[in-house]
Amino acid sequence: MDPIIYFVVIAVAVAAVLAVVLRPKKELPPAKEAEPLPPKAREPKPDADAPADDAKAEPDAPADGAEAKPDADASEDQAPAKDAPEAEEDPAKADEDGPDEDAASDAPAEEGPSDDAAKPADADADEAKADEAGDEAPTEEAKPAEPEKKPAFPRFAPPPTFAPPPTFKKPGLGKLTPPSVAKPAKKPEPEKAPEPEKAPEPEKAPEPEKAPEPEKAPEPEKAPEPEKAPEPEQVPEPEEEPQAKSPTPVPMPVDKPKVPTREEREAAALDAKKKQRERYRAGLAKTKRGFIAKLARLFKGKPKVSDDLKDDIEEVLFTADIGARTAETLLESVTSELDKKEVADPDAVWEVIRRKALDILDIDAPEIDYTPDPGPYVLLMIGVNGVGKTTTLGKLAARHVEAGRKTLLVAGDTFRAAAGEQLEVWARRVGCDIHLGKENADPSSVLFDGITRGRDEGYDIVLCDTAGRLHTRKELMAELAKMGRAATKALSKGRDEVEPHDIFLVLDATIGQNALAQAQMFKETMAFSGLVLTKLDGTAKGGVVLGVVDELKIPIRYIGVGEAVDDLRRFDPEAYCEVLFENEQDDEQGEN
Ligand SMILES: Nc1nc2c(ncn2[C@@H]2O[C@H](COP(=O)(O)OP(=O)(O)OP(=O)(O)O)[C@@H](O)[C@H]2O)c(=O)[nH]1
Repeated sequence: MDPIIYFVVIAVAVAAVLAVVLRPKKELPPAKEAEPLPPKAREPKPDADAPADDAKAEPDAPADGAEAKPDADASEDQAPAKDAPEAEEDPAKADEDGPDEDAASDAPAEEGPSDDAAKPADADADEAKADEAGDEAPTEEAKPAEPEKKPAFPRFAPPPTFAPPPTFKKPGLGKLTPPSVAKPAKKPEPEKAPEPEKAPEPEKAPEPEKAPEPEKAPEPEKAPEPEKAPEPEQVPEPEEEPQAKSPTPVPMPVDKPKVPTREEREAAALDAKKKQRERYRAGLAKTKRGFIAKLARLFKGKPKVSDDLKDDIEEVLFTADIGARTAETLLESVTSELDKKEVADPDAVWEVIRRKALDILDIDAPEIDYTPDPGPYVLLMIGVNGVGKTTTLGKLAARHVEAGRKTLLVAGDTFRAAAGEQLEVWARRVGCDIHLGKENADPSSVLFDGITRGRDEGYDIVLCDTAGRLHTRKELMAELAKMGRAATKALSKGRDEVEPHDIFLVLDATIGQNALAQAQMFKETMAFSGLVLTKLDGTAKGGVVLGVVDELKIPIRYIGVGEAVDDLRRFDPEAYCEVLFENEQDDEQGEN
């Protein structure tokens, strides 16, 4: 062959080969023309109806990019829009992403272009950004190449970040079920980043403002209950303490009296003396209106004492309740005074009588020792019925208790049923103990037991009551003697003989001269150590005091001037005489 022809043939052959080789590439364009397929792809996605419409509304979105999709809802709408362009891409995704997407991509896979066309797109996709892929999907025609890149992103996007489709379930994405939809939807998730814009929710922070609830803390403030502690704070008591402390200076006043010792003592003594005089004056008021008043009238207004006056004085004294002997003693004193001066001064005579009376009463009587050794101090109260023995014991008990002495009353009057109860009332009133014997028990045994108890229980004072009895009844006086022995026996048990420390004979002043008779009879049976003149407040026969003391030479320890607990007074001869012979005697009619 001609070489030229040979080369021509070869050239033709080469050209033919090239033509063959190049032919497929030139056919690709027509494949794109098959793009009308996408609409079919939409058909298989009936549920995406709404989305399809939305996709049409989003045409502008691609230009704006991912940022153009703010809301989650928008992302949902975008999903369907992407479906259209992705119809061609889905096939590739189906291969890589898995079966779930097959359902949605079946149509496009079969009708779509060849895998080759998709692959190059994947290669580009590797360099592309997931966000851009999602956003660019809708504008396929304007940017044909881009739609190929988009399919690439969905590959990467899905696995890591978009897995949580649940986020889309809310809006009804369930309807968008198609996997492809899920993919684009995932992209919006990153857009969910705007969620932080939901920051407005943080505005709900106001709820934290509800923090005021913590203000409920005030409830803890209710802790004020613990504030009940305030009660301790009411310790205003402690506040009072400071005040109480102020009284501590109380010792000050105690010291003060010590400072002005003499003056204040003298003042106090005068005050006490004044009060005592008032007591005596009240108690002897009736007596003063008796024989004393008569004597006063004899001397009042008389320039000198005449013989007739001497006769009048004698008459008054002997008719008084002072007793004949005592009346004689007083009259002798007055007469001797008048005889010395011959010219008597009535006031002087009156002073002679007063001084002599004081001499009679002021006998030697030692102070009573209430803390004898051996103790306790034991007192027996004796006398006729109703003179005031029980009452006087109660008054005495009150004085001892007030003095801080442990006092025991012994109900030795077992004869009168109410006597024990009466003494019990006094015990409760003054706050001391009482020893009661059995009813109708031997009074001597009751005294023995009572005194023994007083010794055993360490009492300071044991005051024994006895039944009243007529001084004319020998058996009763014998019983009284027996009681005295029982008391001595109880006090002496286990040690040297000790007699009762005191036995007081109680005399009712209202009986006048008979009181003296009683005292003389009792003295024959029992050696009493002291006298108590009761009811002086109710009689004008107070002069009996002079007669009793002058006859018996026994001191009067107490006088009763009333029924109250403090109406028992220590007998003070000077006070008695001072009040009885006061010059300011009125001329009232006296009583005998
Ligand atoms: N006005 C006045 N009444 C007194 C005084 N002392 C006692 N009385 C009253 O005299 C009455 C008799 O007193 P009592 O203490 O029961 O006499 P009593 O000696 O214990 O009597 P008997 O147990 O029966 O022996 C009571 O009503 C006493 O209130 C006094 O000093 N003045």
